Amino acid sequence: MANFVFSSVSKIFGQNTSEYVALDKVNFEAKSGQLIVVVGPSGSGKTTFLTIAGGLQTPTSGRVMISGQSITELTKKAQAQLRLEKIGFILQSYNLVPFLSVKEQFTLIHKIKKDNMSTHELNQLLDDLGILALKEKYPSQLSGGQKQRVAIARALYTNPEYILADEPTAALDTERSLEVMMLLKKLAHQHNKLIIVVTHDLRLKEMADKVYQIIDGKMSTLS
Ligand SMILES: Nc1ncnc2c1ncn2[C@@H]1O[C@H](COP(=O)(O)OP(=O)(O)OP(=O)(O)O)[C@@H](O)[C@H]1O
Repeated sequence: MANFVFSSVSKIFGQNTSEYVALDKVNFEAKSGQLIVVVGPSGSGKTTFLTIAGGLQTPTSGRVMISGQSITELTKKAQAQLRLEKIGFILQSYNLVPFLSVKEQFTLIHKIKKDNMSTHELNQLLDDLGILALKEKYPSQLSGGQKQRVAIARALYTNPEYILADEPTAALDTERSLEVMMLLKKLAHQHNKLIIVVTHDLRLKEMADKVYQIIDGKMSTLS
């Protein structure tokens, strides 16, 4: 059974003459154990797709099912609970809390949700991402690539079933990008996660189990 199902999902911004169709009757299905890459040029609708998939935005029409639940029919509170329990987001803005050290970014999550990685597992992950030595640093002391890797670690820390990543390698060099994609692929295959990466970087296609393309809000299968 598919874990993520989009049925004819559209998102229209604006009204009347200034209407903009950011997603146009998108149909999409994905199940756990896969690394999905969605490619498309700037402005094609990738972030809109990802944020609707995670219930951060509501579609104008159509239905989004996650784990058999129609998220559009859930209350805001139930949506937030579903996100907290099941979804890890890696967003372009990183969303790190500026006045907390790297270590404290994780402590904060632990206050909200238990059942996360152990300290040993977290240290291993930070080491794999090459940021273990940065645990006491604050976001303003980190480079873009380091912040991006902290954001990746934070998304994985809660052991979510689903990981939704918006340009997760944008601030990384080629070698690091490859390492991050390998890590995501390993998580999908060995830990049965569903990972959806949206990107304009066509090189990431090679790492995917399945590739989709979005152009002008229309989604199609590439491979
Ligand atoms: N809140 C909004 N109000 C109006 N238009 C929006 C809004 N959000 C997105 N759009 C428009 O919808 C289209 C798709 O945007 P989206 O951010 O999904 O594209 P994208 O493929 O992620 O682009 P990028 O790669 O540059 O991040 C764009 O033309 C954008 O201007």
